[in-house]
Amino acid sequence: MDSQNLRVGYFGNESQGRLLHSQDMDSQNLRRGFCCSHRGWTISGGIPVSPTGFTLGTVRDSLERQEDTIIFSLIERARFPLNRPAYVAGSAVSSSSLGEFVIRETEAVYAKSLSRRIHYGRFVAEVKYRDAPQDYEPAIRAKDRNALMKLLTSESVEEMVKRRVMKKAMVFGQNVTLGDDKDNRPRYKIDPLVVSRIYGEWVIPLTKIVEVEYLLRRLD
Ligand SMILES: O=C(O)C(=O)C[C@]1(C(=O)O)C=C[C@@H](O)C=C1
Repeated sequence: MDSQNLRVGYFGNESQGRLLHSQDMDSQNLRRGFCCSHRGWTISGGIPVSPTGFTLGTVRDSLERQEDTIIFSLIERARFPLNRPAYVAGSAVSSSSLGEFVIRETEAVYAKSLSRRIHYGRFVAEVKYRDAPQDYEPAIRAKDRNALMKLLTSESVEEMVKRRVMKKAMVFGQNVTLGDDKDNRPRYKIDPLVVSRIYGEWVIPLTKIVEVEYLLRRLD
């Protein structure tokens, strides 16, 4: 998965949904991304300007809060795990314009929370750059993607995020019973491990690619 080849289908189904593509991440879009208006951030000369007091901690807090929306969206989406007929043009499910509209709009809502989280990498990258420009500038000038990737990666934070989203999926997605089931094993609306893997294999890597692509243009 490199920046030339960013194709993400919707998770857990077989639709050809296009959540994000490298073309979406050209310099224009990186600078004008829809999340630029996020909570007091403004854009000056193409660079996000943070409200005072914005730190790596507060940016991470935002990523943590966004997890709640994403996990609730995934839980909702998991109600229709494949739903293949819905994605076949002209099928009974999707043939009416209302059917198509509902499917498209519903998927867009699920995709938007993920897309927003991934593009939030721009803000994370900006804060990281400002914290240590002396570390980032040589790699930016050398256009060294690998060095940038190494600089911005924190494996311990990634592990923590994966464990946290798994736990949230358990808490938010646990089926509530009255205790008269034969076995008392908790049942989940979405497999918590799948949520953790979605983060580990898609969300975090894509966020990091956004961070790298943003940093590469930081000194333009
Ligand atoms: O928290 C950070 O430092 C980030 O850059 C965000 C994030 C993530 O996507 O969760 C990405 C890269 C790091 O390795 C750790 C976490």
